[in-house]
Amino acid sequence: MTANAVLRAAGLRKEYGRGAALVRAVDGVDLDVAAGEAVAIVGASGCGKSTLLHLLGGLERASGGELSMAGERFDTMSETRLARLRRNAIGFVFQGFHLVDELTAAENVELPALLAGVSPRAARRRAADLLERVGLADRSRHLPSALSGGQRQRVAVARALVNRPLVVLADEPTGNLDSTATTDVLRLFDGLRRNGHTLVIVTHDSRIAATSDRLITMRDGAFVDETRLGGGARRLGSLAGLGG
Ligand SMILES: Nc1ncnc2c1ncn2[C@@H]1O[C@H](COP(=O)(O)OP(=O)(O)OP(=O)(O)O)[C@@H](O)[C@H]1O
Repeated sequence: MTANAVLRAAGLRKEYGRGAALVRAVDGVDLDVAAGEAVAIVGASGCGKSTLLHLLGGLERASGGELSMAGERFDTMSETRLARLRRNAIGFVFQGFHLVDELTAAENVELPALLAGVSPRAARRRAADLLERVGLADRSRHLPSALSGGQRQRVAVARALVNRPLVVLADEPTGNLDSTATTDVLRLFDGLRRNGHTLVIVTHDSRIAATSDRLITMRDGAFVDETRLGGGARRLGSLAGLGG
């Protein structure tokens, strides 16, 4: 048990289907994520990574086990409260970016802040700061279609941070990117880690270990291996000292 756990799962399960078609997508996961910790979860396709992340982010309800964020249990939480938690306390980054095509980079970043009740002026300021932080100050008026894949993902990371979430959850954040863009996005996550953000990143790309304090391997819905990296990026020279 971690005293200052932001996220805590115990015996967490998610099943789909029934009878012969039953799939145990997440099968008894125990996980404590401490404030400021970066956890990477790796595993082969279909091992349950996305399902686990959806449970941790309150996008899907668990079939069993316990899950809480900052001490608040998900299973007894109303849909309204869960929706507010998703909006205010969790930042999501997806493989496919999920940006709004009709909005500029800055507007995409501002949107979740506006939805959370932040004033337009403050939302604009936060978006400008974040786009600068991800190295895209000069692209803030561009539509997503005018940005590269790596730039789109950096906008998505800025958007995930705009409501100052307790935790950022990323699902295959480099899955759609070429190797240069992957390196850029990994640097960005490493910078977030070193700035004390709490991160859970699922991927089948073990290079994500470079952005992590702890690497967990998942197989058939369960955790099968766990390695403490003690600041992965400091061990992997190519990413050290980058991002911020
Ligand atoms: N909505 C669903 N209905 C039925 N089965 C599902 C559903 N979502 C996921 N599954 C099954 O649950 C298992 C875990 O899927 P999940 O998408 O979590 O794996 P993953 O590790 O994220 O895979 P990938 O790396 O390919 O994205 C798979 O066997 C999948 O077919």
